[in-house]
Amino acid sequence: MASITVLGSGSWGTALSIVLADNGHDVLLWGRSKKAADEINSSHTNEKYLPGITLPESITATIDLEKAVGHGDTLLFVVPTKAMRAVLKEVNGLLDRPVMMIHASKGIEPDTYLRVSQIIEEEVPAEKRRAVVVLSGPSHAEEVSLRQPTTVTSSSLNTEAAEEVQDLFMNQHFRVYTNPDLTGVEIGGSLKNIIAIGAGMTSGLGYGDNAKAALMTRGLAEIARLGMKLGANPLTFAGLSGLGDLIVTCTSVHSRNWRAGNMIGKGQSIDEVLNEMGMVVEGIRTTKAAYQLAGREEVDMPITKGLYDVLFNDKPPHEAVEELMGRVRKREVEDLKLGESDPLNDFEP
Ligand SMILES: NC(=O)C1=CN([C@@H]2O[C@H](COP(=O)(O)OP(=O)(O)OC[C@H]3O[C@@H](n4cnc5c(N)ncnc54)[C@H](O)[C@@H]3O)[C@@H](O)[C@H]2O)C=CC1
Ligand SMILES: O=C(CO)COP(=O)(O)O
Repeated sequence: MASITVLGSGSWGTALSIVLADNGHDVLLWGRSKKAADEINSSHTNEKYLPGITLPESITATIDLEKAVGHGDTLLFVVPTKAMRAVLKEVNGLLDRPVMMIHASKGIEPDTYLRVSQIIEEEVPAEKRRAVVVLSGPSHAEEVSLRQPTTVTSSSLNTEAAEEVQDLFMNQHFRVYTNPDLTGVEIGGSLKNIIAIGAGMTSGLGYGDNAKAALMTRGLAEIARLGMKLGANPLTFAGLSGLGDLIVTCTSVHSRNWRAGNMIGKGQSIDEVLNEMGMVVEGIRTTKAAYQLAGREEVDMPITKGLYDVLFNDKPPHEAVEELMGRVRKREVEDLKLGESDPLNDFEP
């Protein structure tokens, strides 16, 4: 059994700690809040983020980062993407040996356009990381903590490391697949949050299932278009970290991104929405990053652009929908192709 430190004691870090503890691993959960750590250690609950859930007693919590980094040979990062770089810098300062680095966060960093695995590689030198692995897929913390059936993907450029992580997490309720397409897995998991905000927004505007299906389908097309330009395997976008996560985030009552979009569609400002949610809504920052990245890569992403205008340029949501619907006519499948390349055969992990 492994000794694993989980960095980030919000809903997802806590839920993944339950999976790891159920599998017999020695889990230490690090977070910034002393109150939350005390509650986890004494009552075995994390009421703010997973109300009503009793955690396995073997999970212990700390706010001492030095102790957390010294605990095990595997570090699982689950802080919001906005906090990732700062946490990594601190961890790197305390790390004196190579460890397995896993992350389960979803987002792209604005201005640098980096995926989380790339931020890890920038902040932690190669001699201190055995491998970098991402865990991603359709998985709301609320359901994982109830041990409801869930499937996710473990992805790394290092196949053995992806399989090692698969074995760490896999159990009767939590099924893990592997996929060598790190770029595709991270792009799919991050950009679906943009589309989920859009799906929530259309519901907030009073539109029905036709609009939601349109957004999900054409949203996946533009995610795949950008992903392929960055070297991803197009088939990844039909998998758990692509279509699977898009479905769960655009249709679940648990989705923070969907709920945020719904409130914006009903006329609330972004600041009001974020105050009311009290939880991370990754899709907002990722909309900015994806909009910038699409510009750099010269990839057409009309839904992302429409949402960028709503979120950052005060465009009324109904005007963004009217603009999307009023664009010039298109062919549906051809615009997924990229010039002379053959997306189904050109992928190399
Ligand atoms: N909640 C879910 O079901 C899932 C979440 N994720 C991803 O996991 C990541 C974390 O999300 P959640 O746990 O849901 O967020 P959350 O909103 O439930 O909790 C965020 C946690 O991060 C902490 N935090 C915020 N800033 C920090 C900083 N600067 N340093 C250290 N800790 C900080 C907060 O105190 C809190 O404990 C996100 O990227 C999210 O997209 C991925 C899959 C499922
Ligand atoms: O990534 C998620 C589910 O797989 C979580 O989505 P939300 O952040 O929208 O709740």
